[in-house]
Amino acid sequence: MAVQVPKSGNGMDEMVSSCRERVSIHPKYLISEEERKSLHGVLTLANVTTIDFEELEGPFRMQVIEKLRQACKHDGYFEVTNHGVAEGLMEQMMRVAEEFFEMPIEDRAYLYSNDYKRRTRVSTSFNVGQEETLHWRDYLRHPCHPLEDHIDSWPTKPESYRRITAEYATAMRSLTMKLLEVISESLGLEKDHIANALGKQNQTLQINYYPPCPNPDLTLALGAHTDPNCLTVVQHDQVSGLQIMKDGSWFDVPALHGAFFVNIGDQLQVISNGEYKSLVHRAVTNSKRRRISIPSFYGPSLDALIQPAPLLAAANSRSALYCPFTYQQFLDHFYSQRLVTNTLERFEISASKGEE
Ligand SMILES: O=C(O)CCC(=O)C(=O)O
Ligand SMILES: [Fe+2]
Repeated sequence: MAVQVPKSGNGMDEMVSSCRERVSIHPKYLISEEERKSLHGVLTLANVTTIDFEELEGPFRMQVIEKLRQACKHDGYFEVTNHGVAEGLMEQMMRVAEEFFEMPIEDRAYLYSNDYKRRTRVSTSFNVGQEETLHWRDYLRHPCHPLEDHIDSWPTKPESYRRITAEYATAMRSLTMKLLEVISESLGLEKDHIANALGKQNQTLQINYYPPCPNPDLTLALGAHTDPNCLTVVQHDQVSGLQIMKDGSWFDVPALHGAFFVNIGDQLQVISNGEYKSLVHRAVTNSKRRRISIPSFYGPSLDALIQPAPLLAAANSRSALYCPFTYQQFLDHFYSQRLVTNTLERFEISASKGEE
């Protein structure tokens, strides 16, 4: 029986997708006692707020925006249906994502890098250099906008990858821009406030690939974290594995069909001056089926100066909770550590400072 041994090399040995047969895992994947306990007694979410995009065009627009506001304020996530991204395109994207991780490892290892500044890369876990415990995940990520600036850096195989992903990324960008508009409106801001606050903006597509794991009780597919970007719009396959933290407990998110799961990231928490909360979430492994998720991360360009919307930080009772920072400063901090849930603390204005 092969043993999965993480080494530092060209990725051929490090990636969890490199072993096709069931393997016993290296101790570097074993989570703490406390995390093991947290895998038990997980509840299933009874209902996830669904935002029907078509309804936003109709007579109930204001009610839908209010529903969205409640979900962003109290949950940090919602589902979106009738979103305008063709189901056939979603399926094609999922299929090519699977093909990418199931083709011979040599065909993707050339993209392997643990350097977060390399924007198109394949990697494993989260931030291999900084982590004591590794996550049972491989991933591909690359920027998508503007397409012509980035498409040449994307994988060359499978042969249909660039064509399908270009179409998918374009559709995801248009959905996300609409989402940012209604989220701005739900905060009482100008429609284009959030999009403008992100400077030249960044759209990154990621494919997470979680092979079956022989020890699901001892490992995590991806540890608890909040997303560093502004808004994440995820396509899931039919294998569940995403869990969210709500009122101090972990909940399974049921697999969705045809809908996208949307969650708030750290930058939206800042722009909304804490009104909307970045979602704490994680992914768990299973021993039977590989799982794939495809998040589209939407966030600021590196030079964008992020700060609470002046309108939301104006009232005395709600002065600015965060000091201004560039997204580059934020990301340098985010990647200087293992995956955590409190990256934003570094940028908080403490209660006493706020009163000065
Ligand atoms: O696989 C999932 O459902 C979660 C992925 C995730 O949280 C991430 O890539 O940031
Ligand atoms: Fe995430």
